[in-house]
Amino acid sequence: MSAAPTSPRMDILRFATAGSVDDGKSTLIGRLLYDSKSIFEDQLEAVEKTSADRGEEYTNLALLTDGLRAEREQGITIDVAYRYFATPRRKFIIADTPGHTQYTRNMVTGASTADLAIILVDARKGILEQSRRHAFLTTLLRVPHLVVAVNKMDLVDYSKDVFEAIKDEFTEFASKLQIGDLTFIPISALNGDNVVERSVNTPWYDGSSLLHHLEHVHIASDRNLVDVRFPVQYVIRPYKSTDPALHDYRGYAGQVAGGVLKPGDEVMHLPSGLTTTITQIEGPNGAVSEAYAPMSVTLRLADEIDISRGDMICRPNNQPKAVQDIDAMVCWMNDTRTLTPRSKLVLKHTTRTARAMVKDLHYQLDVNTLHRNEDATELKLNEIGRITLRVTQPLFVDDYGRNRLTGGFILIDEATNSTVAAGMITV
Ligand SMILES: Nc1nc2c(ncn2[C@@H]2O[C@H](COP(=O)(O)OP(=O)(O)OP(=O)(O)O)[C@@H](O)[C@H]2O)c(=O)[nH]1
Repeated sequence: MSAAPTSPRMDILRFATAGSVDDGKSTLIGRLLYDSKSIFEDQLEAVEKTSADRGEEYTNLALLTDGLRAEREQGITIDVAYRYFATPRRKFIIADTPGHTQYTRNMVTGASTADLAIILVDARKGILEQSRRHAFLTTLLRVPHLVVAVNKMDLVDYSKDVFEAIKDEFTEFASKLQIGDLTFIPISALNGDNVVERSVNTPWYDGSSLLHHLEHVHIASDRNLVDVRFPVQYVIRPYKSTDPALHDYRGYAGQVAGGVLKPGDEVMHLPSGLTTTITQIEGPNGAVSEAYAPMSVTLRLADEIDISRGDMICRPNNQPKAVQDIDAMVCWMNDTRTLTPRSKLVLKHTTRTARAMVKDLHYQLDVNTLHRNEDATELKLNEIGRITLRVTQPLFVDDYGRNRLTGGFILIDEATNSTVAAGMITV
């Protein structure tokens, strides 16, 4: 199956940036927006003026990012700001996760849907504990592509040796993790070296610029096109319509979470186990000949089956696991309560919501040393651990490593309605 270029996501790359405080994330994002001409004249003028007022020699591009960030953060509790820019080749969505506070929670939020993560390393400081933590979280969240951008190369005289030493140290650490695709790029976000154009200051570097890499990294095959998974979001039944043509209409709307669906395919409904055939697939602009993740479509089926929100449509010979005891790695994201055995929570998995109870906390994982603390009795804010949950009704799941959509979930505190954890299922 070759993915058609008409996919709504085919030309979109989602990426997350991670780095310690002052590694240069804001400057880098500003530079990408500026050099790809994605900022508006008035914003640029404001930034130029503020830089001049502050007596800064250069136009401080970080002001651009920080300004946007401040705007976004007003009145909202999520700390991840999303930014958009485009080049003729691709559209980009950046999840900008501030490095200073709540790093783990923010990074989990930002990276969970990312195709690629950029870890910024200050060339003068080399690999820090934070860099290792970011790399570990990237692999835990199965971000398929990782770029280590060694920034501030201008402050180390564009030294090849400095770059190579950082590359070697990181590669050694990375060998303990499962990183699919790892790229190192020496940059200066401030001066723009190797950000959009290859730099004359690094003649020893024969790779591509960061933007070129972002534009060309191959993401189409990262998606699961094998296991058909269609969690039903809405049942469309305009039975009250006076239009006789619509009287018998029944459609199942949702977002494809895996595989490829085509009219004529035999499909199975879960939990009933009944099989039927797809008669038509409707996209936003009418009938389509196939659908794959992450397209939002409406399926029409040959037989009348009792299907509701939260149900799953798959292929008869390739089904997700139906489980009520769920083993998962979770990242706890709440500062007012902790996760403890017997905690009662609401679990949201694809379009299904169920009540859940923590049966077991097996261990808490130290993200810096990868040490497992089996004596842990709770998970606090930003802590990661392996747990078993018991849910009140079966969920149709896949291993997170096989499908991030059907393998991921969130936990919600019923009293406050806030998201308290993100989880990755192991089956
Ligand atoms: N010399 C030099 N300075 C840089 C470079 N990139 C960033 N800086 C400087 O490093 C400082 C921190 O940069 P920021 O972009 O604000 O850092 P940040 O990582 O976004 O920091 P937070 O937003 O606080 O997380 C600023 O003074 C930048 O001008 C670079 O490539 N070379």
